[in-house]
Amino acid sequence: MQFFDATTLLLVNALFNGMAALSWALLGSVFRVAPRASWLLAGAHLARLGALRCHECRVDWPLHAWPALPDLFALLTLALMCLGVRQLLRLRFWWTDVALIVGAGTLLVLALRDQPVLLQVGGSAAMALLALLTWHDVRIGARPLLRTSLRWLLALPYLAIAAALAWRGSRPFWDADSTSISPLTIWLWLLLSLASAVSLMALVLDRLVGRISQLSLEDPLTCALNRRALMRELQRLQALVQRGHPFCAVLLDIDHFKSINDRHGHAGGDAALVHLVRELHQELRPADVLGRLGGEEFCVLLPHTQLPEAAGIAERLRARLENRPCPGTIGDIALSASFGVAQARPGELRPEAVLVLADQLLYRAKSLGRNRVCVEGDGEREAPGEEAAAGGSA
Ligand SMILES: Nc1nc2c(ncn2[C@@H]2O[C@H](COP(=O)(O)OP(=O)(O)OP(=O)(O)O)[C@@H](O)[C@H]2O)c(=O)[nH]1
Repeated sequence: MQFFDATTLLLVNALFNGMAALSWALLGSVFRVAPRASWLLAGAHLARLGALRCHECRVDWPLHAWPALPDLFALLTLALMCLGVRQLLRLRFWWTDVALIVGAGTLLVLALRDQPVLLQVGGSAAMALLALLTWHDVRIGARPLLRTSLRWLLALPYLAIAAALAWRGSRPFWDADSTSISPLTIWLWLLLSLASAVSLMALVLDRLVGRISQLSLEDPLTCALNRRALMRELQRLQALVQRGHPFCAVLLDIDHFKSINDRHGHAGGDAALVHLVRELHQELRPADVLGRLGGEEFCVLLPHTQLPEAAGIAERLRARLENRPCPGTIGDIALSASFGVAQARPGELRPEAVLVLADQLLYRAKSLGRNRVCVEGDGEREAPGEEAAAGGSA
């Protein structure tokens, strides 16, 4: 049974690729979704149109190179698709490996243009390599949160394209009529194009979902974790305390922040908050968690940390803030903060109990003169007087 003749199928294929190119172009230019990736993928579908057109009108091409043109367009299609996927997945934008394969493939295809059988073998090999690269990129680049099985599923169409190209390249060895294109073959390519388009759309959706969930957990000004995300981390760490992994909470509040706003304006205050988060991150370990509780109050969660060590870290943070003023438009903005440090207890049912304790210690640090660290059970730590930072401005 035969569904449609080859010409009709080529037309359907061309229509599909034209629509796909238009969709990616709209996505990139109007909706600004992954614009660079979208343009590369729109280019890939346009190049595919070129490859199809060449099959259709071989007799019309006056160029000497016409036998090689379908393969050259197909090479371009796969190269643009590979680069588009890399861009979409925000992988390090390597293009040298793709350029090398395309360069070598182009030379091979042009050199073999008068030998259809060898042309088919060489062109297919270069294209299969590009499809394999894309398969590899999707597998390693898709969001780590995605289940492994889902990542494999999204990468599968590229493996299937590589397999189909290997089949095409091997045909001359076992099929006397290897250069002919049957409707079945065109069906196969149409299905593979559809499968890769679905996979690409799923990757775009995944990228959007990833961005939205990141925004829902992030403080928009400082990019530190927001209160909700911080509470989630707190719960996770409290669960680990029961299994013998201690953690400490450090609460800090900028001193006299109101006067920073008064003197440097709201924009100056905002810049000071961003500066504080940047400075704290420089001092913290990758596993430490920094979040903004609200206003000028922040919290650091220190996993696998006992109280004396946490007190030392808080003191380092305090000194760093004091010694590194924030550059402002009307002069440096001197910053200091008061700290409360407490350790989570095993068996505590309310994860926020450690925050309540740290908050009391922070309040104590404020009442003792600010710009100092107060540690649970230990009284406050020595710190320079607040005069250096009082007024918040140099
Ligand atoms: N620029 C800016 N200011 C903020 C933001 N959130 C809260 N504030 C301001 O921070 C100030 C906090 O002032 P207070 O609570 O009196 O605390 P303080 O002046 O730091 O005094 P102490 O904490 O007692 O040292 C208020 O004026 C708020 O308007 C913000 O996101 N940006």
